[in-house]
Amino acid sequence: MKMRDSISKKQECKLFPNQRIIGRWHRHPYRIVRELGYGATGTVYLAESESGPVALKIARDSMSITSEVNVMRHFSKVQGPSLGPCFYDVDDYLTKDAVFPFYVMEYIQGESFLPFIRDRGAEWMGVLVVQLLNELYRLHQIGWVFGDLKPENLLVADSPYRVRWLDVGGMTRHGRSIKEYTEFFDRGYWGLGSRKAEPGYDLFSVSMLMINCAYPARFEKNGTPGIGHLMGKVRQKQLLAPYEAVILNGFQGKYQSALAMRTEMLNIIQDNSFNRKNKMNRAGSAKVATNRRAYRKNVTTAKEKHRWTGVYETMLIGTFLLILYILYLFGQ
Ligand SMILES: Nc1ncnc2c1ncn2[C@@H]1O[C@H](COP(=O)(O)OP(=O)(O)OP(=O)(O)O)[C@@H](O)[C@H]1O
Repeated sequence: MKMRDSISKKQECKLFPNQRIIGRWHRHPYRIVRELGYGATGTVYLAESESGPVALKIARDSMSITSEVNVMRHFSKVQGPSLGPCFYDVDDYLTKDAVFPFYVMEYIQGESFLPFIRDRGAEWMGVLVVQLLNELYRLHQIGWVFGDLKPENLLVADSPYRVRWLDVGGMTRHGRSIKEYTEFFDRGYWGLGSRKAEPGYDLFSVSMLMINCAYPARFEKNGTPGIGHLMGKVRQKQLLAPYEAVILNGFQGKYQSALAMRTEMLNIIQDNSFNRKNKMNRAGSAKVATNRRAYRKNVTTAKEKHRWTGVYETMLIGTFLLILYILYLFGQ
């Protein structure tokens, strides 16, 4: 089992832009474009293959990526289109002094999860979590648990916006001990459950994922683990207010499945947008009423003005006629 909060890793095989590497066994050539990131097991590069861009992960030792390769192969066979990257190739890269195993997968072009929500608006959190729960449900149905669910392992791909997951290293079969986890998202760390792989483990992490959207810098346990501390944090953030009940149920393992959590999230999103629409309609009606009042006032003022103008005109004509009459009398 690996705990994933603090990764300090010496890069054992550094590849450079434009470097060409050829697999020792399958002889597929790849041209390195740039580094995408690195984790505990290896470094991931964007590379150009014979059939387009790919993500190439090169490892320190074969053991570390064997399990990732096995999981990716498994999902390529059983799952059809999934949130994870498709698996393409596994091979060794031979240098003068060493052999580095690597594997090649679909390059997922997208934005990081937290910055996406920060830049596009809070309502995206609900939408992306609903998508994620849908895919988690499919994963759980075939007997697997994601395990190391966190924003770093998610990307939001473009047109249409769709959440995808990256790191399959934490995927664990139901009933086993979670393979990899990150403290903040781990119910064991918060004293709220075991590290046994079951759907509830991932759903707890989904609740923490929402909290992470409101607390991008995360926070620590503060000595007293427990639901009170976490829910206190939830109540301090406006972003989380509509989802408070769902987050709590996720913590307490109340959902039978990811689908049940998804349904509740969807209801909240729909209610929220309905309320927002109503509010907008109410604001619209208030505006219409204000306009009507202003219109009436204008009409009344105009009428008053008109009346006074009439009186003034009558008096003027009357005076004029009177002067004419006096002149006539003088003439006589
Ligand atoms: N298929 C992919 N498409 C696009 N980017 C990717 C892909 N796979 C990984 N990345 C990028 O590379 C980074 C590192 O990936 P990696 O899987 O090594 O991360 P990790 O989960 O921290 O690693 P590890 O499992 O080795 O500890 C990711 O955070 C992501 O930005």
